[in-house]
Formats: sequence, C-alpha cells, structure tokens
Amino acid sequence: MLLQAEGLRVGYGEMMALHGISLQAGAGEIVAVLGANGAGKTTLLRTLSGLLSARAGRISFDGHDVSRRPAHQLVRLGISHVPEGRGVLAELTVIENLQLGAYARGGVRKSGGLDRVFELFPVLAERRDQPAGMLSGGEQQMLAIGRSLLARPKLLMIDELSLGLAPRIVHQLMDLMHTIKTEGLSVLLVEQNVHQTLKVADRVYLLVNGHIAFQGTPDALRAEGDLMRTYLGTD
Ligand SMILES: Nc1ncnc2c1ncn2[C@@H]1O[C@H](COP(=O)(O)OP(=O)(O)OP(=O)(O)O)[C@@H](O)[C@H]1O
Repeated sequence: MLLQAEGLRVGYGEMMALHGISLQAGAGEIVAVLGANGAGKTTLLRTLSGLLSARAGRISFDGHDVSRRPAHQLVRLGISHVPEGRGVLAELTVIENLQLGAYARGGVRKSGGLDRVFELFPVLAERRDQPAGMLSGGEQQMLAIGRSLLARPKLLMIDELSLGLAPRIVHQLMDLMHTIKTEGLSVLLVEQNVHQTLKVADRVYLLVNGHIAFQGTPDALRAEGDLMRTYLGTD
C-alpha cells in the first residue's frame, strides 16, 4: 500500500473530529472520501498531509512511518495536497503560481513537468502571464492541480475538487483524475459530489461524524440505499 493510516484520532481542543480512522490507498488507485458537512473530511486530509497531528494512530507512506512528519517533508516524499478553496495566489500570475509548486522539486526547469501541465490544461498556457485571480473558478482549480502536479507527487490529495464548479467542468476534472491514475499516480479525493465521484473512484469511504460508516467499491455503496439517503442525501 502506498498510503496506510490506522486508528487516527484527531481533535480540536476538547472536541474530537476523527475517532479512530483507518484508510488505505494503493499505487494508481483513486480513493474517495465522501461525507456530509462537518463529517471530518478536511480534518482527515489535513492530518494525512501533515498539517494537523493525530493524537493517536499511525500513518505510513511509501514505506516510511510519517505519523509525526511535518507537511514540507511529506511533499518531498510525494504527497501533494490541493486544499479546500484551492490556495491559488490571486495577485501572482499563472506561471508564478506554477513555479511555487515546482519549488519543492528544484524549480520549474529541473522538474520538467510544465509542458505536461500545459498539455493537460491548455488554458493555463494561454493565460500564463495573467494574475491567477482573473481566472474562473474552474481554471483556478486547474491551476491548483497543475501546481500540485509540478511537485511530482505519488499521491495527489484534493479537497472538494468540484466545489462551486459547473457540471461540465466537474466532468472534465474527473476525467483528468482518470488520466492521472493511468499514469500511475494515486488520488485521494474528498468530495460532496456523490454521483460524479462514484463514477471515477476505485474505492470509497463514507465518513459520518468522524467514523468510517462504509468502505468498499462504488457499486457496493450504491447498493446501500439507506446510507446513500441518510448521509449523502441521494435518492
Ligand atoms: N479549526 C477548527 N477548530 C475547531 N473545530 C473545527 C475546526 N475545523 C473543523 N472543526 C470541526 O471538526 C469537525 C469536522 O470538520 P471538517 O472541516 O473536517 O469536516 P468536513 O467533512 O471537511 O466538512 P465540510 O465539508 O463542511 O468542510 C466539525 O465538527 C468542525 O466543526
């Protein structure tokens, strides 16, 4: 397993947000974490990327115990995190934002991935000298993903890929997840867009109040009508 988390307990002050979460992601796998607002999805991603520390539990990544490693070391090991809200720097140009992603790997030239990012997202090449704040929401998400790819991750973690985006863009980005996967990258997606996510994920976890209420294939979750209705608000 590329990523293996066991028994993660994470809290804010007195309040526990994750009550012993175990989760795995294999190489070249798309794993999704679904759940309602406040279920603990963002807390889980922030813990896995070293931004929050767990009070109990263990995380291993690519053969290393990374339970206590800070975020910048995890980036070097190959974990890249696209945060909720994208974290794009509005005043900097598209190319400057991309350069920030490549910085962790010795700059754009050495990382050599810029052509690939422009191939995946031609619109970013067209807008390379424009401030990122002038891009649409979908384009900013593409920029955030492009920037993360330039860190040459083995695991790309994305918090709310689809949030606030038009269905056509969501579809395009989900297709991209598939392309990335076929190149051997693993993707961990945190999502509220249940239908689009179930189309692209290999395995899915349902998070309810900081507990894993379900894990399995998308088909197996679709068959759990009660869980789908109660926690994901679908018919
Ligand atoms: N910085 C914080 N301080 C205190 N409590 C927090 C903090 N961040 C999150 N929480 C609480 O932890 C729980 C899990 O929140 P989290 O943001 O991880 O959920 P989520 O599933 O990502 O929700 P959303 O989809 O709304 O972002 C919630 O009860 C939330 O109120």
